[in-house]
Amino acid sequence: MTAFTFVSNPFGTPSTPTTGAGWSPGSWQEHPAAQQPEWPDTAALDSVVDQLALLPPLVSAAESARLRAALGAAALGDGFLLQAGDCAESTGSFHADAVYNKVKVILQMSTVLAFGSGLPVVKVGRIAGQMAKPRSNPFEPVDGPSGPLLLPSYRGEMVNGSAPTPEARRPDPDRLLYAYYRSASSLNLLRMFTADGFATLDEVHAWNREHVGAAAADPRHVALLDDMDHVLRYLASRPGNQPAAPEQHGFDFFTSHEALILPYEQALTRWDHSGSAWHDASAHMVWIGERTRQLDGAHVEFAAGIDNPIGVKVGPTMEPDDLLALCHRLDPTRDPGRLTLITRMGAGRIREALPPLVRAVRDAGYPVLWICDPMHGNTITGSRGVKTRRFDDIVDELRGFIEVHRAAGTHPGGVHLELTGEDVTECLGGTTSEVLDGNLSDRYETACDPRLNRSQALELSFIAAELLRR
Ligand SMILES: O=C[C@H](O)[C@H](O)COP(=O)(O)O
Ligand SMILES: C=C(OP(=O)(O)O)C(=O)O
Ligand SMILES: [Mn+2]
Repeated sequence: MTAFTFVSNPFGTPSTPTTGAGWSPGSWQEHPAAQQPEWPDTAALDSVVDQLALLPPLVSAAESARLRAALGAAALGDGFLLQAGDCAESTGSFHADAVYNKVKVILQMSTVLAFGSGLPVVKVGRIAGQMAKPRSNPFEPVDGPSGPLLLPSYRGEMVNGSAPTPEARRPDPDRLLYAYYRSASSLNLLRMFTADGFATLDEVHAWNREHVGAAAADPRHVALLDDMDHVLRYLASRPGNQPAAPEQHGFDFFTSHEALILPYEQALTRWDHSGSAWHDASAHMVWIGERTRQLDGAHVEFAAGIDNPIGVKVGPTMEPDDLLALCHRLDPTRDPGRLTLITRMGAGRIREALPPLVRAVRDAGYPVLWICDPMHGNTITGSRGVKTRRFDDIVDELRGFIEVHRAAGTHPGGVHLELTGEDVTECLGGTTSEVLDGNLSDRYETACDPRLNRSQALELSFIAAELLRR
């Protein structure tokens, strides 16, 4: 990749760098960068990056700092993170209804989780920027217009198109601009939803009642909602109390995505004068994926210098020493809220793979927030060759995660889910409306990995609430 210049931005640049010797928003270019597209036209890429660097930030450093404080409380045991959304945002995800339904289901889940855990739930979407995908293989077989073809893999709307043609699969730097504007439009809608009030707690509660009112709902989930009824009535009965919630008058809903395409993240990294730090203004929180977390790699170098809350995916091949080295690199001052470890082991492995990592981090004193991604270690191939996940495996990994943390005396601090507010058929199972292998093709709409549908997502929140309550 050719080097490009970091263009100064409307917020100005610092007179002296403060983020460690040699760090700059472009210093990642001196490190090997995994999973980057082979942009065919690097001059066009440079030009797009220059344009992006002059565009307004999408989120402010103060907002990211507010999220970092909330995650800090969660890391110390006083909060629970619900991070959720599409695997890959694509056309359908940008529609107003899709954004609305996603926020709605996340809010519904958060009230159930808050009640179960007795903790404030921090809501973070995989939204308004989640448009770049690392892939297991650079090429994938597809059904082309005249038979099977081997084409470069689809890498998300920020990079190339999903259509089964060589033209669509060619990385196009203009897509970085497209991703920016798409993010801005989703974010604008999110800000509308969250500023003026989306729903009262009573309304969210009524939506949850609709869900458990459906046939086959678990009686324990009905009982949990009955308990919530009592609490809400009690709260409403107290003098001066409204049966409302922050949801009525505005609430915090933060954005996040995998910081994969580094020219994009670099162009949106701005100097924050008030905090005297570099801030990646592409999202409140960004994370480093399982395939790009090499200690000396470009993604870790980039994340080390920005002051956003950072997530790192932790899969089954992670060794305790390597994890400690990552903690030291990304959170050298041991600041709660800075680092979230998102474990994704697989249901069959979590009970063996997670304990040594948790013990090592605990004993070394890093105040990380541990959250469970029960999706990415549980992907299987359905009978018609599509990727799917079993609801029961997802539940089992979450249960294992909580067990491991209980045994270690650490806080099981959140979940990271791929879900949608639509009634898709991408993951198998669930009891309120079970998806069977033969139904997977009914509404299989994901652009990358299989997501929980609305009903499966809600059901999972009830199960999690119950597990956390014990
Ligand atoms: O979302 C995560 C990854 O991009 C995805 O799981 C990779 O999928 P693949 O194995 O089909 O490339
Ligand atoms: C790519 C993803 O996950 P992982 O890096 O854990 O495989 C993802 O979260 O979509
Ligand atoms: Mn995914």
